[in-house]
Amino acid sequence: MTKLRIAGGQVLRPDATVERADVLVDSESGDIAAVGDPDDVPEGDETLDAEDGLVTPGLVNAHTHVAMTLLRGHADDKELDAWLQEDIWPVEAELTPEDVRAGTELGLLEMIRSGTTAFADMYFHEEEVVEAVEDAGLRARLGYGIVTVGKDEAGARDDCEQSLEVAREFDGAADGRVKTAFMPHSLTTVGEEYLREYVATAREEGIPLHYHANETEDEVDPIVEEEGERPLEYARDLDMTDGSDFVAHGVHLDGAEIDLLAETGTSVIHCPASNMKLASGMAPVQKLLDAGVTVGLGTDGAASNNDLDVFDEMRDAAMLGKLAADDASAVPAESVVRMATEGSASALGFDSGRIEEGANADLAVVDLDAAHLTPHHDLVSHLVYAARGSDVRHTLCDGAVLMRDREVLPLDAAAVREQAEERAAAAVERAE
Ligand SMILES: N[C@@H](CCSC[C@H]1O[C@@H](n2cnc3c(=O)[nH]cnc32)[C@H](O)[C@@H]1O)C(=O)O
Ligand SMILES: [Zn+2]
Repeated sequence: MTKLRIAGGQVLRPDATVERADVLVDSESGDIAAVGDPDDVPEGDETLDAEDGLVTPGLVNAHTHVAMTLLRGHADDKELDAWLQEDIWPVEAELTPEDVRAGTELGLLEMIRSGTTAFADMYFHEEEVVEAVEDAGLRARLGYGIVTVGKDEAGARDDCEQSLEVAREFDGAADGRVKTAFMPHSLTTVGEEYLREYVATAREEGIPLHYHANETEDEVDPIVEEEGERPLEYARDLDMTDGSDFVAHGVHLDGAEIDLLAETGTSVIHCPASNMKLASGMAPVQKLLDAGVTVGLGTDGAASNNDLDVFDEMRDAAMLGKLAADDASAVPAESVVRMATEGSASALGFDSGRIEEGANADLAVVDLDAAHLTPHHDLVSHLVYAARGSDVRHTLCDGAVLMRDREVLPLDAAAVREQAEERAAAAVERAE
């Protein structure tokens, strides 16, 4: 049995305290074997240096479209509907499985280099995402995104069937690091008749759901007009608010919808950067937390962010949370760290996001030896307000080292970037 000792650093514990401790990782089971005072932690077979560092749970990006890295900077400064229809969807229509593979690998490289160890992906050609995740060593809950608007009956059914197939086929792949979900794109881009029929099937088979909800006002109003109820009430009527389900955005929510999320245990993935960039609005994050809703954090796709750095996202979540609540004490650093770790992990159904014996050994070591992280009054504050993804020294997932001293081990960074660069340029050219 190989045991890896992460030695010499400070460790962020689940109660948000920081203590001088070593962490022993069981590389075979992929779990944390011990954590505590260096004198009490058993010797390891190997050591990973965490001196001048803070060991944190690996960050969890709970809503993204990974291969959209190919569209980073392709179209900016537009609101959601026009941006999707005029700029994004035409290029996505050109993406081949090989393109999605290249964009996914680029995204995984970026995630490993910024301390992210798990994510949720909604996209297409998901078999490529599964293989990329298997090779790169990360953890993911992924699914095929369904859009039925603008499609005929056969096309719409085909999309729904594909999403079910992907969820069935890949659940448990990559030694259990891959889990799946049924993923209707949103409550307005998938027709009610399809939601009714296929959600019931997903429910029977115990498959969780992930979808965009209440992202913009333009998405809320038509549902209120047609259904006479709020989007999440409509979702509940369609059996889409189970405790295993997680929705992205939740920007425009009323009090009854917040209560509904809390009662049903449906998680919300907050995507502050995307919500600001597309001017979608400010999510009522402090209200969600106060109501007891599980809130996770996501970057959304790289084209509306424009990176996959969850450190940036934490800072944005804290800042925007205060503006939204008109209260500087709202969404404090500790809440934000919880969102990016335990909150996101719990939304995705992974036993990650906390440094404790028995939990998944999904970890990051943040280098504190930097001008912008000096002095060390409060390291939780630093994680949210001052640190960046490039401060991460080592990244581990499932007990395996994915980045050591900033060198990514499972991927050839130069080759990945070159492939992505070429394929992105060619796809945009084909679309034009
Ligand atoms: N099967 C569908 C693809 C759906 S994947 C999920 C989709 O979400 C889109 N997307 C990315 N960011 C956002 C967002 O912020 N809101 C809504 N959709 C988004 C993304 O471009 C992608 O097309 C099809 O063939 O069109
Ligand atoms: Zn999205």
